[in-house]
Amino acid sequence: MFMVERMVEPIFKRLVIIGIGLIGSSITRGARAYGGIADKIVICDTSPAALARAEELGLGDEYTSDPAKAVAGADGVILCAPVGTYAALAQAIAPHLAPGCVLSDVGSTKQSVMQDITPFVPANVAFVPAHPIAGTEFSGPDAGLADLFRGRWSLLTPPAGTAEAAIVKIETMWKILGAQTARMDAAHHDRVIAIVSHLPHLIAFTICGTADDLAGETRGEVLQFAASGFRDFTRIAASDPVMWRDIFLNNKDALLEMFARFSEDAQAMARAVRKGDADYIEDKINRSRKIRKSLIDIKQA
Ligand SMILES: NC(=O)c1ccc[n+]([C@@H]2O[C@H](COP(=O)([O-])OP(=O)(O)OC[C@H]3O[C@@H](n4cnc5c(N)ncnc54)[C@H](O)[C@@H]3O)[C@@H](O)[C@H]2O)c1
Ligand SMILES: O=C(O)C(=O)C[C@]1(C(=O)O)C=C[C@@H](O)C=C1
Repeated sequence: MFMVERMVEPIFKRLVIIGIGLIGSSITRGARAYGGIADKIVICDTSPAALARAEELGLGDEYTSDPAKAVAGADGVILCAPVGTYAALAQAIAPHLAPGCVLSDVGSTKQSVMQDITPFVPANVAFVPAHPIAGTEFSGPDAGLADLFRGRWSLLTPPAGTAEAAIVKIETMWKILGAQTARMDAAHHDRVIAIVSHLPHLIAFTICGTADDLAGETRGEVLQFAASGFRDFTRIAASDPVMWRDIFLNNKDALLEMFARFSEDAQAMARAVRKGDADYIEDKINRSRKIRKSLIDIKQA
């Protein structure tokens, strides 16, 4: 389905992954499994435990906690740390980026990432922001999967004027990892992802908190009687707090806009329940079932 013309030479000679968690380690695992992405992979992480574990797992060829040292001589750099770290990381690596290097990221917000990184990008370096729409609730170097991105999307938001060859390198990398790519405007990305990813996480964190706030004996019952409905929310709510804190704070406007729309619709549903408006309730649930069915159909296509 995702045919990629394999290049004789890998895309990058020296590829640096900064942040070797779920996403960073999935890229390195995929790069190893499928080939054609990098001759040498350099792993950089500020957590000594993550770095040591990455080395134990053999996820790269070189390991360092110093981002400036990591990027020296690299022709590809991908930021895979939480988005709240990107401004400081960009500032730290900028003077050490080699001419012709392609700088990318995997951050879940795109306007903030571009605002944070662009001012530091040297004129002879191309910046190609990307966001793979794939993940799990797990974090860290052990959580990565070579096929995490297979059959998923990676959304690219290159600033106007970005060299086409640099964009194609990042697109080719994602295609080798099994993803489909699309280019879009960062503001559009942030609104779309706010409704399909950020708001669902906000709701999941909130519903778990609300259930947990319930008094003593009920609290026990919540856990005792939690079947798949509540459990589905807890899977999402088990995601990394630092990553999600940064996402919420860095996609504030779009998230609050989607939350306001959601609140209106939730109020309308609550009013229908109060008034006994059976048709309204049934109609909304039917619409939701159709959405679920269309997602399953897309996955199976
Ligand atoms: N988890 C997902 O479902 C998912 C999906 C798509 C994109 N993303 C994005 O990918 C990025 C990473 O997410 P993840 O799930 O892999 O997180 P993770 O928590 O699994 O890994 C993040 C890693 O970054 C390291 N790190 C933190 N600050 C650093 C710094 N200043 N310099 C170097 N390393 C640093 C941490 O030690 C950790 O090893 C985030 O920006 C997130 O928004 C996540
Ligand atoms: O599958 C999950 O557990 C995820 O939360 C993955 C998910 C999503 O919401 O779909 C989370 C954040 C990302 O930026 C992209 C994907």
